[in-house]
Amino acid sequence: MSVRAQVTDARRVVVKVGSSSLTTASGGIDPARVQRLVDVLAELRQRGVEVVLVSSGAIAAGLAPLGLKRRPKGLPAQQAAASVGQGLLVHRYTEELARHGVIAGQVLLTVDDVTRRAHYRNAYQTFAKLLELGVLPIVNENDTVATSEIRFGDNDRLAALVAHLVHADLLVLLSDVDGLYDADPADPASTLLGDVLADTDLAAVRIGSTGAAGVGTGGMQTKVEAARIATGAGIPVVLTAADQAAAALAGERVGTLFHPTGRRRPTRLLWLAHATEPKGRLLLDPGAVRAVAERRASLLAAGITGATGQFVAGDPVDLCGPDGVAFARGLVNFDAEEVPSLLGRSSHDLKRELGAAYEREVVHRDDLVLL
Ligand SMILES: Nc1ncnc2c1ncn2[C@@H]1O[C@H](COP(=O)(O)OP(=O)(O)O)[C@@H](O)[C@H]1O
Ligand SMILES: N[C@@H](CCC(=O)OP(=O)(O)O)C(=O)O
Repeated sequence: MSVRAQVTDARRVVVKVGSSSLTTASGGIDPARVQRLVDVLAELRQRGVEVVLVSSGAIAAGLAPLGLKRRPKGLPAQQAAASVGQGLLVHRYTEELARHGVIAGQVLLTVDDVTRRAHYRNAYQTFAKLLELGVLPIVNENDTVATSEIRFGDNDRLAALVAHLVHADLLVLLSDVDGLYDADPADPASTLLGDVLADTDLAAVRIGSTGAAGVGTGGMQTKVEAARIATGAGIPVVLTAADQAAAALAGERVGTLFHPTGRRRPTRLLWLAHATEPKGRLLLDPGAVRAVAERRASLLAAGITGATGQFVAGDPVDLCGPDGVAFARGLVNFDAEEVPSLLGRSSHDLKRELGAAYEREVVHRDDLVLL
């Protein structure tokens, strides 16, 4: 199937919309823009397509009620604005979707929800059930509780990871710009890229500052990163302006189409690679590097020569070779303070001296991803 046909024939679509496409010039949610977006989503639903919406805009929606003129700098103030704005935003969507007889559901995610195995399964099951019930899930980061260490930080990447989590066959990124340009679109000489077939097509692209409204966070950089995550996992991506969404979904040549470059990988590992901040580093000897990188084996204590950082069992850590360069990331099975007593010891010795609980892998291969 051609990639254009994959766009028009997609049965499950994740649509991400940025703050700049939902707000008025003076700030605050623009009901008319929400309505236009919902009309497009409802049309998709009428064609039998399952839709998940990743919507930014909580912080922007919270500014006016709090008497703020622009996005605050500090995290606590942003969290307060998101707390006020998220309810208003979802209320707007709920009302608009109801006009089309569609029920909205809210899903607020943190990084932990999708990287820890039990949480990940839970998130997947929640989406599956919502879609089965015909609900249109509206996803955002749980800004109000996310601390700087456990934030995705941008919804473009979140949308790419959600697309993979729900097994979507298309990701649509809607912005205030009609696609990816080879230079900042403020430059009149810049031209639109219709198709991105591979990473090499991105080499000459220059990315400028974020949009004029100043309400978006990541700018074009995070959209390109999100497109690379999704396409690397086999999901085509359309990047276009919110007011061209209907045309793009109908298969018209608008915006930028990023073609799939890779194949699907187990979902949780994609999150592990792209959504987590390592809490520490394990240094490996050359034999352990080979075992993990080439034979895809679990990491055993015998191959570890050192550890840094404050982590507890279940946290993400980077695995580094003797040169100190991280080559893999995994969820560690021990607390940082336990590791020194394990260094270089065989599983057999650890079991004999410390008990059967110490025979376990330091990082299990199912919880490991090569970077
Ligand atoms: N090479 C480029 N191609 C397209 N847009 C670019 C490029 N460089 C910078 N931009 C800017 O990125 C902006 C989109 O980012 P942002 O405002 O964060 O959007 P959103 O709120 O939709 O996430 C555009 O308005 C555009 O001005
Ligand atoms: N979670 C934040 C938005 C973060 C974000 O990525 O914003 P944007 O660049 O407008 O997509 C919010 O709802 O305000």
